[in-house]
Amino acid sequence: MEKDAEGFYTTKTDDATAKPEVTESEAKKPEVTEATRSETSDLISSTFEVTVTLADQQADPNSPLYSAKSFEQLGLHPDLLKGLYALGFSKPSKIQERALPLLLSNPPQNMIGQSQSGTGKTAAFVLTMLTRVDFSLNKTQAICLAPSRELARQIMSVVVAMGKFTPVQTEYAIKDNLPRDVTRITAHIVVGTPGTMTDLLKRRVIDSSGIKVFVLDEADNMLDQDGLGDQTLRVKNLLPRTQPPQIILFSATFPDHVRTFANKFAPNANKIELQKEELSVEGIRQFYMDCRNEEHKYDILVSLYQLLTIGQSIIFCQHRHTADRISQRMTVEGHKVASLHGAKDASERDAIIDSFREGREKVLITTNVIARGIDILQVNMVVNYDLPLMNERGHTHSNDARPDIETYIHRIGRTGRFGRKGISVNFVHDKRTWLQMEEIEKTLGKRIIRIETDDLDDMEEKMKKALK
Ligand SMILES: Nc1ncnc2c1ncn2[C@@H]1O[C@H](COP(=O)(O)OP(=O)(O)OP(=O)(O)O)[C@@H](O)[C@H]1O
Repeated sequence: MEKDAEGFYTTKTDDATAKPEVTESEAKKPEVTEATRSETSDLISSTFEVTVTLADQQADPNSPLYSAKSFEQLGLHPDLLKGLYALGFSKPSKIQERALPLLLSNPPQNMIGQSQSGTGKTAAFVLTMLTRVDFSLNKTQAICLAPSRELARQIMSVVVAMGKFTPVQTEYAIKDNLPRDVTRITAHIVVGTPGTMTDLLKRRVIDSSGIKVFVLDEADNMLDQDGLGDQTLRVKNLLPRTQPPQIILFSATFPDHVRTFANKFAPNANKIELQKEELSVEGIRQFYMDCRNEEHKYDILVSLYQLLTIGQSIIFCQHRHTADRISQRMTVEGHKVASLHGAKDASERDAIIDSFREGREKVLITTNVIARGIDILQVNMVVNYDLPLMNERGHTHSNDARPDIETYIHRIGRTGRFGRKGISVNFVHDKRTWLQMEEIEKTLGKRIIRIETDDLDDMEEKMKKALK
């Protein structure tokens, strides 16, 4: 395995190199003048500005957003270049630059790709699906699985946007989205969650014979035996064996116990790996507040409300009922918050996340259901009301009260997207939670800074500095 100058470990299974077809594209490249974006708060302090300097980030060779190449050099079809430029993407990020040549080379090769949260993994696999599909065939040719309906819907929006100048047809494999008696899906690309995808493949609603690409986003979660591993394996077993599809696994985290399974699941894969100390994004400042007890946690959250609404915030709780209870209490006390978790029905979940995405609510109280993948650029604060624990993973109900480091990385990664700044705040309230946080701090090798619970000015000051 080789480590390159920019800190990625890349393992190629053979000399699969890019064949950059530099096509004369009529695609218009956006001028790189949009370098600076400002998001200004309307509450607490009108002088509080969050400045994002995308172009500068790309100029820093150590940034995961840095790339020496252009999208044209990656050999993408002109129609896809048009889609990218319409989205305002001017240059690939580091993971896109690294992964796309390997993903698009022929014969197709499997990929296990790792890159920090918010660095553009979605575009890498979406562009691969769109490149490999033959639009003249009315057959499903690429499927993509994600751990939540919210993420599946988000991925689909990227497929549709990047495929805007192609005739791509798409369909969802998520609960309550298709009529129960549907007999045939011929969409080129199907995006969904594993349960519904299994059902559609088993009933042969989707003809698996033409599937050339099989993507797992949040792959470590999708393959984890404590998570969705069994269901994902079921999907794979329903795919053709004689001509297996190209298998593409992406995540910001690949803990060792999953990596072994990932290697079996996607044999002979090209690999792009991060080192342990690079797992979390530099732009996210981490804080903690030492609360006296559970009730004090609630009081502190309420006292933070104005700060939470400067941009948008996501509050993570351990249990659904905690999310509901907090949001009900805060609503009764006159604060505008939304709550989202897996016990709500499908249409309600869609409405809640869409409304939050549009900025109608500034504070979303939730569980691990949206800890991964959700990309809402205005989110500049994440609160771990409860720290994530191993015993909440998937369907296991063990007594394992160790912190769930991967989920922590994904949770705080809901902020600080693509070079933006963000902050995370952990609530600790006793020795046990304090030790759990200490373990997170040690494992990630990043300092978690104390903020006094009775000094909101201190909090505001630190926030301003962190988001500058
Ligand atoms: N080349 C690019 N130029 C500009 N913006 C980009 C580029 N690539 C991705 N983005 C934007 O960066 C944001 C984060 O991308 P994405 O959601 O794919 O991250 P990710 O790596 O999948 O993160 P996570 O691990 O949290 O799922 C998105 O808003 C996306 O539109």
